[in-house]
Amino acid sequence: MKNILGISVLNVVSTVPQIIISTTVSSTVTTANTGHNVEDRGDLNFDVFKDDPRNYVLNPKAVGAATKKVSKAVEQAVRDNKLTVTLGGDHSISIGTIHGHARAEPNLCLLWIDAHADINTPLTTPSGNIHGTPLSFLVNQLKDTIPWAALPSFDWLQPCLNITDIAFVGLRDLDPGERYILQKFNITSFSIHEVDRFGIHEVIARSLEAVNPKGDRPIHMSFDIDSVDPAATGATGTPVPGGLTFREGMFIAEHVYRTGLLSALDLVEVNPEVGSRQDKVNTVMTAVEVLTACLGKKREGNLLPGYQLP
Ligand SMILES: N/C(=N\O)NCCC[NH3+]
Ligand SMILES: [Mn+2]
Ligand SMILES: [Mn+2]
Ligand SMILES: [Mn+2]
Repeated sequence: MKNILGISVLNVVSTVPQIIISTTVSSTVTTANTGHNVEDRGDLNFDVFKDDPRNYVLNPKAVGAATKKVSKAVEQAVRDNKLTVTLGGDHSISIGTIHGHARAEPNLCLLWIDAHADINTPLTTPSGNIHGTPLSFLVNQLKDTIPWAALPSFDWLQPCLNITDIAFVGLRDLDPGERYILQKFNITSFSIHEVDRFGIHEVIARSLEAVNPKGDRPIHMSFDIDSVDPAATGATGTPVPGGLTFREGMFIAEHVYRTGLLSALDLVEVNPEVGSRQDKVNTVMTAVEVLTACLGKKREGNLLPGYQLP
């Protein structure tokens, strides 16, 4: 397992710092005695400004510049052989994290844990919010759906994923254009219906079987906190009822850690600006627990580093 690196990223759309989690994560991971040395590479600061009126998507200049910065930071961290954790901020940052990770690890596979597919194209997105479209910028088969000439702030970006590299878990709120894309390309996806039908272990096992059958590919896990039910994650921008239970979210994290192949992790859509005080406490707690489980903290308890039992 790689060492751990913490990069905390400011939310691109708002200026709400996510420092609260990165500091908590660093101290929690260390105190959880998971034997990792956590390096916090600090916040990436962005110019957040209103772009020209809507041009296919909202704020393309600000988001294009920010995700370029994220890509460079993640690429460097992965090249430094660190398990790279990026704290969002909304899911648009994954344009940068996945691009940067793929530059260093072209053979990566992707687990997208989310209530949403985030694979609208600039032509199908109802809102124009880029956090509902990141995957369309990254997938080779959707390359021609992006009006690249109209989006010069993304001229640095090359699609780096094949649709067969992706597995979705937790889906329960898709736009028609996204449903069309998932069906047309037969992309591996397990909605909450399949989680209820097969159980979370079977779902995450089938997801890994689909994208990493030989168990030889680095894993990028992009964990949108709204994949977990709003009862535990009320401080997020687009909550959707009937989500993963806290325990199912933790199971995914523990299971992926045990592959030993986790190479980069995003945790996104935690927004301390929305929800009640209790929502904020619950959401950050859920984020920290999921993150530390991804990094080796076990609900069954951890041995102190260096202890080996027969
Ligand atoms: N949390 C969100 N994506 O994962 N928000 C955007 C959804 C738009 N369909
Ligand atoms: Mn998302
Ligand atoms: Mn979401
Ligand atoms: Mn958002």
